[in-house]
Amino acid sequence: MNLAQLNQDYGLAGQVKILEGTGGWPYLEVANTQATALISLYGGQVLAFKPRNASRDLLFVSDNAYYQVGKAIKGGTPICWPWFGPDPQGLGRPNHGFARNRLWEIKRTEALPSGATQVVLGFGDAEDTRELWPYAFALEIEITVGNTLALALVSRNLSDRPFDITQALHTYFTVGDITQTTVLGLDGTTYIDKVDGGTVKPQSGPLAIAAEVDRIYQNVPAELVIEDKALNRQIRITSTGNQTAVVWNPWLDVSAKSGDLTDDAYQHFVCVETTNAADDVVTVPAQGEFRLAVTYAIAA
Ligand SMILES: O=P(O)(O)OC[C@H]1O[C@H](O)[C@H](O)[C@@H](O)[C@@H]1O
Repeated sequence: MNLAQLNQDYGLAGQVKILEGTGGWPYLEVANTQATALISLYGGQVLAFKPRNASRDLLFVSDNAYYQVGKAIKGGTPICWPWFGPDPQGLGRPNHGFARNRLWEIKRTEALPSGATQVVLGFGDAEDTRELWPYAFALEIEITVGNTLALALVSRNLSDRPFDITQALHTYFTVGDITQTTVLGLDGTTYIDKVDGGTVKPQSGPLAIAAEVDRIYQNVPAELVIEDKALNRQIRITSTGNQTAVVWNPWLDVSAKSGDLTDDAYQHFVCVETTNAADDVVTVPAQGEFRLAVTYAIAA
C-alpha cells in the first residue's frame, strides 16, 4: 500500500494522517480541536479515542492483542458481520463473521463544519467473501471523531435477492475497575444468559459485574450508560437500528485462557455491544440497505 498516495488522496491537513503501524498495515491518525483517534484499516476499527478534555481513552485494547492477518484485534471497536457469534449454519466459518479479519479501504475523509472529522472505510464482496457468504454487498463504517465518537455501519445489498444478517459494534470500553462498574438502562429487560446455557432471565436494577458475563439483552432502550466509579465518569451509549445489546466481560478464567488477553485484562474493560443478535435478525432487501448506528459520549 502506497502511504504517500493514501495521504495525498485522503490526508487532511491538521486532521488526518495515514501511517504504517503495528502489523504493517495503514492506520489513520485523527487529531482535531475536539479529540484524537487512531483507526486501523485492518478490521475497519477504531483503536483509540480521546476527547481533548478526557483523562483516559474511551477504548480498551488488550496488551496481548494480535496484529496478524487472519486474526481479530482484541480491543477498540471490532465489527462482527455478517453474523454475530458462532457460524449460524454450523459450517465452521469464523466466529463473528469475516469483517474484523480483513483489510478495509478508505472511502473518504472529511473535515465537518462542526469541527469533527469523518472517516469512511469500506469493502465489498470478493472471491474469498463469496466462498464464505454468497452475496454481493458493500459494507461501510462511518466514523465521526468529535466531542463524541459516532459509528454507523451501513450494509448495502447489491444482490438480486434479500439477505439476512446479524451483527455487532463490539466495542471494548476502558473502565477503571470492573468491580466498581455498572451498566444502567437494562432494568426491566430480559437477557439470554450465554454462561447459563442460553436461559432467558429478567434483569432487575443496574447490572453489576462480579463474574463472567455474556448476555444478549432483548428489547433494549436507545440509551445505555456505563457508570465507572473508579474513573469517576459515565459513558453514554446511544444507538439506532438495534433491538439487542450484548454485555461481555470474560472475568479471570476466560482472560487467563485467552492468548490475546492478559490474566488481569478483565478488570479494565467491559464490552457493551450494539447488536442485531439472536432473534434480532435483519433482512436487507435486494438492492436495499440497513444502518446500525451508535454514539459514545463521555460525561463526568
Ligand atoms: O473472542 P472473540 O471471538 O472476539 O469473542 C469475544 C466475545 O464476543 C461476544 O461478546 C460474545 O457474546 C462472547 O461469547 C465472545 O466470547
